[in-house]
Amino acid sequence: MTTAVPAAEQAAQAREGAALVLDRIAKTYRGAGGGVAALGPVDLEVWRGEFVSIVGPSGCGKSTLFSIVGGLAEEYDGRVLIDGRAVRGPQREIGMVFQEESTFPWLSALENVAFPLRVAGVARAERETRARRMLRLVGLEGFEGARPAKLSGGMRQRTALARTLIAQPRILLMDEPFAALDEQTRLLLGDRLLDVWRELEQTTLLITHSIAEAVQLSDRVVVMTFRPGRVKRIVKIDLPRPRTSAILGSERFGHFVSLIWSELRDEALRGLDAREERC
Ligand SMILES: Nc1ncnc2c1ncn2[C@@H]1O[C@H](COP(=O)(O)OP(=O)(O)OP(=O)(O)O)[C@@H](O)[C@H]1O
Repeated sequence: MTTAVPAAEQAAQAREGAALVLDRIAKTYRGAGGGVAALGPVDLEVWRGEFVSIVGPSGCGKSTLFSIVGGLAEEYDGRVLIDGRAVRGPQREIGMVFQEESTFPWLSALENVAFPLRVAGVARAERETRARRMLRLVGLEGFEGARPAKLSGGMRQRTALARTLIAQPRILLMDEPFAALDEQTRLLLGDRLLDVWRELEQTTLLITHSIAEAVQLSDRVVVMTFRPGRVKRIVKIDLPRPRTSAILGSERFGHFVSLIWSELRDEALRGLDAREERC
């Protein structure tokens, strides 16, 4: 005799099988003037090998969410689960790429990328081989010996990406990694990121302001509300893969961008009003 498993239980089991689960994540900043409910509660699953982007207006708690998932925030409600295991604090399984420049200026590109392996005590020959491979993957072959000052902003961010990926994180977490770069460079770096994602089948969670970037790259786009940031809608992007930035000209791409903007517009207006009230 077979026993039917209730649908809710099946859903819960499937959820536990996700690479990353955000379970009722919420954050209130407390200060002398009272509390600011910044985020949540947020529920989200990211499946193995999936590329998910989070877009939201300024002030919806994107950076707060990034710091919670990355284990940098100390006080928050809810749970972060990696492969079904509840975690708190920094985890080896999560590799982070930040908005800010994070290369070491005194090291070459190769030494920058090999750095995590050096810390882990990996022998020099092996770490150099692996660092060369990573630099090739992000399109920086030939720049192994260059110091960051000799590289463009986009090249430095690719070096930072390679350095994160060399540690083979189960989940790649990125906070506006291309924010400081011009639009054209961003689009081309998006293409490069997609190549890397495909090659490594890397589970990825990207936080971005850019709707076009989110649509170009993602399997699903999570649209957040203004403060406290909650999931307003999840849009499945069923554009064909492999994708490149050439897809920006397609009608379907335009459809997704306008769909997401129609969800986001009211939230962005609320954010704008809140900022003007403060001024
Ligand atoms: N240390 C803090 N104390 C009090 N409030 C804070 C603190 N940090 C953030 N906030 C508030 O929490 C909300 C979410 O902030 P957060 O920086 O996470 O948003 P964001 O979406 O990343 O914004 P942006 O896109 O502008 O960087 C904001 O309204 C902000 O004013």
